[in-house]
Amino acid sequence: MSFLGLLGGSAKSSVDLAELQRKNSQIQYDEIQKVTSSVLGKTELRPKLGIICGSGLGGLANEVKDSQVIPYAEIDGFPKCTVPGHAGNLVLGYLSGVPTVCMQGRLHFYEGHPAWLVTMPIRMMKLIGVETLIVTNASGGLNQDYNSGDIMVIKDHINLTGLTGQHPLVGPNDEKFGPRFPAMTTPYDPELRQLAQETAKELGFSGFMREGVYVKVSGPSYETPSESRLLRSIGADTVGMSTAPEVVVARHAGMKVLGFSMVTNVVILEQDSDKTPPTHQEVMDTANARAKDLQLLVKTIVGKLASTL
Ligand SMILES: O=P(O)(O)O[C@H]1O[C@H](CO)[C@@H](O)[C@H]1O
Ligand SMILES: Nc1nc2[nH]cnc2c(=O)[nH]1
Repeated sequence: MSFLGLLGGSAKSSVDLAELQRKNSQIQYDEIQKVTSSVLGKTELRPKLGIICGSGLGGLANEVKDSQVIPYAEIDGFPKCTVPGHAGNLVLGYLSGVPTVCMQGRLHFYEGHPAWLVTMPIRMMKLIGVETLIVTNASGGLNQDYNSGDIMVIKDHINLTGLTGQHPLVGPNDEKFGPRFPAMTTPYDPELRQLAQETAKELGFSGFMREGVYVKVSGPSYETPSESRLLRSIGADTVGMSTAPEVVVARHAGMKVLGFSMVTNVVILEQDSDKTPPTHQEVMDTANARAKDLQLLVKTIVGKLASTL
C-alpha cells in the first residue's frame, strides 16, 4: 500500500494532507487558547513582561513581588517540566513594579515535546499581553576566554536545530501571530542589550559580563570535542539546548527580546582531555552560585524600563 494509502486515502489524498495540516494548525491554536484561558481564569494580573528562567536560575522568580504561583500541572494543557533545576511553575506578580509572568522552568525538545509545544508558552504570553521577553539559560562556554560564572548578553544566536529542520514555525503559518517569513536580523533588541551592559557596569559586574553568540543544539548529550570545535568554528561563544526557538517565536509575534546566557562550564575542545566532563549538577551549582547577580541585574534593568513597558 502507498504512503497516501496508509494515511487512508488515494491520489486525492495530497489535498487531504493539506487539510490535515490546517487541522493540526487549528489544534495547536486551540491548545494555546486552552492554556491561555486556564491561566487568565486563575489570575487578575495582566503581565506586560515575560521571563524564562534557565537551569538553576529559577530564583529570579523569587524577586517577583505579590506573587501568585501556578504549578504547570494545574494549568489545562500545559506540558510537564521534567528537568532538575526547572521547578515547573508560572509565577505572576510585580518585578520592580512591572506586571510580570515568569516561567520558573522551561520546556526542552529533548524532553520529547514537539518543537511547536516547546515554544507554546511564548504564544500564551503574547495572548495575555506580554510585549517584552527576557530569556535566561545555562550554557557551556565555547569561547575559551570565558570563565564559569560569566554572564553573556546574547547578541545573536545560531538556531542549529532550526536550520536543519526542527524549527518551531514549521507547518501552516498562523497569521494571528505573525508573518510566514519573519526576519531574524535583530533577534535580541540592541537598545535592551546596551541597557544591560550599562546596568552591569553600574553594578560593578563588568569583570564577568560578556556579549556573544549562543548556539542551540538538540541535546540531551553534551558535545564531543569535535562537535565543540565545530560549533566554535561557526562563530558561537556559548552552547545550550534551549532559548533560540523561544526567541524565534517571540520575534515572529513581534515581541522585544533580551537574553542572558550564564556560562556554567567551559567546554572541552581537546580530544582525550583529563579535564572533568560536564554534569547537570555542575551546571545547576554554577548557575546557583551566580544567580543572585543575574537576579539583581534583571531587576535593575526592569526597574529602568518600568515606565516604558
Ligand atoms: O537551557 P537551559 O534550560 O538553561 O538548560 C541547559 O542546561 C541543561 C544541561 O545541563 C540543558 O537543558 C541546557 O539547555
Ligand atoms: N549543549 C550544552 N548545553 C549546556 N548547558 C550547560 N552547559 C552546556 C554544555 O556544555 N553544552
